[in-house]
Amino acid sequence: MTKVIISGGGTGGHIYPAIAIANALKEINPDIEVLFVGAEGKMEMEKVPKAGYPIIGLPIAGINRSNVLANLSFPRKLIASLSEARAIIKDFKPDVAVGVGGYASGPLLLAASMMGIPYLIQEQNSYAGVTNKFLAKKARKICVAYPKMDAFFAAEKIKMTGNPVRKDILEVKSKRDEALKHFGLDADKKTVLVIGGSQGARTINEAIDAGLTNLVGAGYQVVWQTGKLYIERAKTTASVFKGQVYVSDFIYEMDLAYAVADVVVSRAGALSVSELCLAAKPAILVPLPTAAEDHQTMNAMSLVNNDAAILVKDITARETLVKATIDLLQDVEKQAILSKNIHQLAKPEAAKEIAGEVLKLIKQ
Ligand SMILES: CC(=O)N[C@H]1[C@@H](OP(=O)(O)OP(=O)(O)OC[C@H]2O[C@@H](n3ccc(=O)[nH]c3=O)[C@H](O)[C@@H]2O)O[C@H](CO)[C@@H](O)[C@@H]1O
Repeated sequence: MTKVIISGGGTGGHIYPAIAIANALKEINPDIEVLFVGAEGKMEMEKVPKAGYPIIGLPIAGINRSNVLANLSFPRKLIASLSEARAIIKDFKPDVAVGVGGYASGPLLLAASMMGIPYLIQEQNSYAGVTNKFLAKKARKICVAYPKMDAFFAAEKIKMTGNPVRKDILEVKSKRDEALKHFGLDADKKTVLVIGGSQGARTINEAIDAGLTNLVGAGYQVVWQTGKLYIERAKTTASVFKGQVYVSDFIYEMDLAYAVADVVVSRAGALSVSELCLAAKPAILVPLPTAAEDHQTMNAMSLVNNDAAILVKDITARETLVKATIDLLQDVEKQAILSKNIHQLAKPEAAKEIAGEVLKLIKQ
């Protein structure tokens, strides 16, 4: 029986591509056994079991760049994680491993390499972080979603697949009625979906909070995902708009959220961008300015340069975001252009292609 370990996580942008790869593997062969390895206390420990897969957590943490003292325990955690990763591999006996980025992929893939297990890396962004650059040296294959990744990785290992996206997001057109019912919304009104990435986005939350009366007053309804930190405030603001604003810290049914949306306001995390392409949604992107090497702006610009999305900078979002949203909601022609152009950038076969590459490594 074929056995695959998938490692990594930290945020939704790493976890959901990992789940999409696992699902694609299972679709090729339901007998393939998949084990996830994540980091203790991180988001994957909750989200992966919800998607139906077993996960083991390593005691690993990241390097804290703002507080040097917080890193004193890092070497101990790394050594403990490495030894645990070796034990997991010895016990599970995978034929191949996959790394999707995030803390756990470091020790797991390092152990895999020491134990002669071939591995593949999936890089979601247009910029490669330190860990993936290091792990790339021993990787057999690196699946990417952006051009010019040979700036970080050996060209002969790179395969351009796009980011793997959960299958239920591939088919959102037919789900509008189900989605309206799910979110308790009105079929006769246009809807804006506000998503701040897997953790929520402070600037977007503050802009929506201040402009909610204008949005609802203009006749629109809102699905607003806030992240954990803003949920209580958002609930208070939304409480006067019963039946017109749906608020949640995290949305599990993202397919329904995209299905109900006429316009989307979002951060520009790599997976959000890939999903918007597949769902063909007119979008206003507000890149997180502190993302490494400003990669969310690069992600967003890859769409904006193709007239496939609108960019609102984080620094001006509090003043301009709600107005830009209402303008787009009113401009049906612009919505159609954005929707057509963003859909052309979609890569619906990514998960399947990556799963194929994973299985090829076993045969080699
Ligand atoms: C702060 C941070 O580190 N951000 C990074 C993180 O973003 P982040 O984790 O926010 O990732 P993305 O925008 O790439 O993806 C978010 C994922 O979570 C899902 N989702 C989100 C909200 C929700 O309520 N429900 C839900 O299921 C989305 O559908 C998507 O699959 O990983 C991305 C991919 O490596 C990077 O580009 C981002 O810069």
